Amino acid sequence: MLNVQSIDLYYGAAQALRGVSLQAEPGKVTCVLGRNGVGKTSLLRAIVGQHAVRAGAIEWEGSDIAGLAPDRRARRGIAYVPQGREIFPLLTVQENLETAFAALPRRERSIPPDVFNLFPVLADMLRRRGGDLSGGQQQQLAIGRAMVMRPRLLLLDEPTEGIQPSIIKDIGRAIAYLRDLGGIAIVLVEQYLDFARELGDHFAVMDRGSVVYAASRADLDEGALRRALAL
Ligand SMILES: Nc1ncnc2c1ncn2[C@@H]1O[C@H](COP(=O)(O)OP(=O)(O)OP(=O)(O)O)[C@@H](O)[C@H]1O
Repeated sequence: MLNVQSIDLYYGAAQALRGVSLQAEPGKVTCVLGRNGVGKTSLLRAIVGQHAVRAGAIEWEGSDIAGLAPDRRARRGIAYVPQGREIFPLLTVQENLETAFAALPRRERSIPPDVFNLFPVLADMLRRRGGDLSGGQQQQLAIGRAMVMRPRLLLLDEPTEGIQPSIIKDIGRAIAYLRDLGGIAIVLVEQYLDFARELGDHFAVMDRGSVVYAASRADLDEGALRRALAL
């Protein structure tokens, strides 16, 4: 269980997160919605440890990880698929996947077969350079690389951004598969509302650094959600 409690994050004097709280539980997808620049990426960066929080707590599996370095968080099963994918362009697909080994004990350093079951194109392109893949293929590679870590918390930042519809479907299927495994808590940052609505169990809408609307699927008020997004 992830329990982000009332975190504040600053870039210099500019406050990007204001008392943000968010939960994510295994087997469920928590969607974070909101326009550009409202703090969604900052929230993920705080959870993975790429930027320190100035106040609040980030509890993961019962302990506060807010003071841990990013590599220590990765070793605790937290994987991040960043916006823009951050594939290594000069490394092959296989080498890109293997970069995730750094977070694993030696005996667990293998690529799980479900990476290739979900994204067969990666198996066909193992020796190609990451930079030669299309945007959609790179997104699949970024998700595959996160899966190599056998995460228990998976954070995805706008995985549909700039991706063609057929690959968006594959990515949606992959997220649903990972959710249904039951052991992974997923946080999905998304601008594409229909995609989020299909996958989400919980929803949080952000505006100017704060969560302005939160609901579970069962008590989601579509009108309130859309109003919050239009703020
Ligand atoms: N490295 C940084 N230095 C200074 N300000 C930053 C930095 N990164 C983000 N910001 C600012 O913090 C605010 C939140 O940005 P953030 O990227 O978290 O938003 P976002 O909701 O993820 O938007 P997008 O979808 O465009 O990435 C914005 O005002 C942004 O300009």
